[in-house]
Amino acid sequence: MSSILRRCTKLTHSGILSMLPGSNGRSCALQYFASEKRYSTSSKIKVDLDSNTGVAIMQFQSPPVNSLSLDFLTEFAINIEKLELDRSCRGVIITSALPKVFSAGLDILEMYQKSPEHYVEFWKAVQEAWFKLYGSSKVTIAAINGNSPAGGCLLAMCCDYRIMAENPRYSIGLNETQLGIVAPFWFKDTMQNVVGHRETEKGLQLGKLYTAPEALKVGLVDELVPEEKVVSSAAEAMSKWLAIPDHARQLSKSMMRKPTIDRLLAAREADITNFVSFTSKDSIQKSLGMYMEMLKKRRS
Ligand SMILES: CCCCC/C=C\CCCC/C=C/C(=O)SCCNC(=O)CCNC(=O)[C@H](O)C(C)(C)COP(=O)(O)OP(=O)(O)OC[C@H]1O[C@@H](n2cnc3c(N)ncnc32)[C@H](O)[C@@H]1OP(=O)(O)O
Repeated sequence: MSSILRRCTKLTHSGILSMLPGSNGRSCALQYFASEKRYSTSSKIKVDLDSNTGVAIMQFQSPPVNSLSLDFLTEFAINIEKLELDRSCRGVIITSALPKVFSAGLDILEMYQKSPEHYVEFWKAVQEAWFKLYGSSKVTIAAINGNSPAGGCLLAMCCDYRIMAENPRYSIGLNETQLGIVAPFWFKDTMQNVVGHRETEKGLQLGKLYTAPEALKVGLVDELVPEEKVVSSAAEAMSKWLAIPDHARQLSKSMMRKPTIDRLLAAREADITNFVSFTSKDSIQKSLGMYMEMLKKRRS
């Protein structure tokens, strides 16, 4: 991994990168990885695995805002699973290829005016993505290079380490209550495991979107770096995590996360039933419809 950084630094200093269109530290890291094995090319997510370092970089590329649709979540779970089974992969960096947004969270259209059967399928995909990422034995690092509300925040919180662009206009948090909906218990558990009980209680009730500096202050993210350095800093952090023997780190991770995972495993079906009955309520549909309208108005 340090070879990646040395190479990025060399290129930046030599000015070669500045000759490339849209070049910056972020694209340097991406270009380096891109020169390695293209692991998977699906429409919404790109994965490159560097066979020398064992580090995969997963880029979300689903315009306009990387919302977590059924298709996106399915692709995501498949990719994480594939990497999990690949013994040559030791770590995964998750980031966005789109400007200004890491992920806008669950795709609201998947929860709006659809059939109960659709809600079941969608929620299973949300659960599956969480199981795969939260339960991954690999080192996972979120390189958060844009806004990351709700489900986007959940994905980042599932990772072992979070690095966010220090842009104060970017925010992250579980803002569900602002939409008139409620984050399920395992979203809450995941947040509580990151920032503790008190901050989760405040954050969840208020549907708080933390600015990048606020997120650092409460421990929702671990580092803030200039936007162009988010991916190279993630690569640097990764090298530290990979210096620990895998078996010892993996057992420690599993020991910390197993109770949280077991809790959803035991309540998987009930959680789906809750989601479907909650989402199907007229009042919830009305709230979601109003929220989508608000997003559109804000745009115009
Ligand atoms: C008690 C039992 C409980 C059981 C469980 C019950 C309930 C279910 C809980 C479900 C948990 C939900 C989790 C979620 O993740 S909900 C999603 C929350 N997400 C948001 O609130 C983010 C909304 N979006 C934004 O704030 C912004 O879009 C942005 C991410 C900051 C990006 O801003 P900007 O670059 O200015 O883009 P635009 O706002 O202009 O958006 C571009 C188009 O994308 C559409 N959009 C945005 N977000 C979403 C989304 N999450 N899903 C679907 N579509 C989205 C937006 O409307 C624009 O569309 P247009 O081009 O057609 O106008």
